[in-house]
Amino acid sequence: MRFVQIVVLAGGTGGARFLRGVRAAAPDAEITVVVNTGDDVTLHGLRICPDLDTVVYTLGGGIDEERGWGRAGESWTVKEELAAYGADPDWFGLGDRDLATHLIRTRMLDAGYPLSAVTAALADRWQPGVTVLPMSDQRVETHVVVSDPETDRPRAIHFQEWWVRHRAALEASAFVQVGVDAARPAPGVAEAFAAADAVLLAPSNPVVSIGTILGVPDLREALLATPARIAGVSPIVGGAVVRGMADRCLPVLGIEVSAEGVGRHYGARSDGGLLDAWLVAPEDPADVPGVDVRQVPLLMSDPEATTALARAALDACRG
Ligand SMILES: O=c1nc2n(C[C@H](O)[C@H](O)[C@H](O)CO)c3cc(O)ccc3cc-2c(=O)[nH]1
Repeated sequence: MRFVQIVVLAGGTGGARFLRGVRAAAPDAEITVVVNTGDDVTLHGLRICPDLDTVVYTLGGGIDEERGWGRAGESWTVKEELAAYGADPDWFGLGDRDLATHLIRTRMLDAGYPLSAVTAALADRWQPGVTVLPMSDQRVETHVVVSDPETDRPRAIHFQEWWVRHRAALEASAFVQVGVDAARPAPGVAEAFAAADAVLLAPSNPVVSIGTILGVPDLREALLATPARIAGVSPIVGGAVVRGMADRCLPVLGIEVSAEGVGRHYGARSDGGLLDAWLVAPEDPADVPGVDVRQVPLLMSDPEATTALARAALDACRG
């Protein structure tokens, strides 16, 4: 069976790299990616959508491969000039090339275009080879409840401040998706699930990436109504996160930092959960009741390994 319509749920770097594999594994398929926008933030008056940009830059060949975010061949003149003015925040780096993306996005949003239309316009330059949809056109921002070191009282800070400024080192007690109650799936999201013959959960952060997407009202229901099988890829390999800081997020929701823990958190579709199949690394045997657990190499160490992983995930959607 050849897949015609594939939908992938993804966050930033890990999701974007996985998508390269999906594109290579199914070159003739129509691939739609539903991207987390809970990391989005407004800084220096500009709307920044890190995960959308990471997906588009990665698939369009513009990403800085080493950092996994922002543009290759970047320069930092504006950042240095902002620092010379003492402009806050000084902990978030916007490169000169990257700034053009945020300027265009902000101008289009201010002119009244929805984020989905802005994203399509930006993607037009990069030709990522997949349809890139934000999870929602409504603004949703993840905030993290931490204990204020000065007052010892709980305080919510923007996810980016927690992640980038504090490197997720401040103990978190909760994640709050500000605005999510008023959000709806972006145009095309429910339609993509309905038309899909394979749905994949990328090895992205289960809490602040995949979890945030699934928190959009009606989105989870639309996903579960898909006629396709749903296969997830564990972001945990050898009992540890491959990239990022999911190990700082999972315990906040009481999820064990293991392939089994994340698989059980997503749960079996036959039992009201999400998964028909769950891909774990050979070194991470996992018992997830009601789910077809498959052990395959998960490290996306080169294009061949990444394509093989995507192929295994698609195979798992064949049943
Ligand atoms: O660690 C950092 N991550 C930066 N990121 C990455 C990003 O904020 C996070 O890694 C994700 O939101 C988590 O997925 C950026 C992403 C962009 O699209 C644009 C600018 C930045 C800037 C930084 C930064 O200064 N430091």
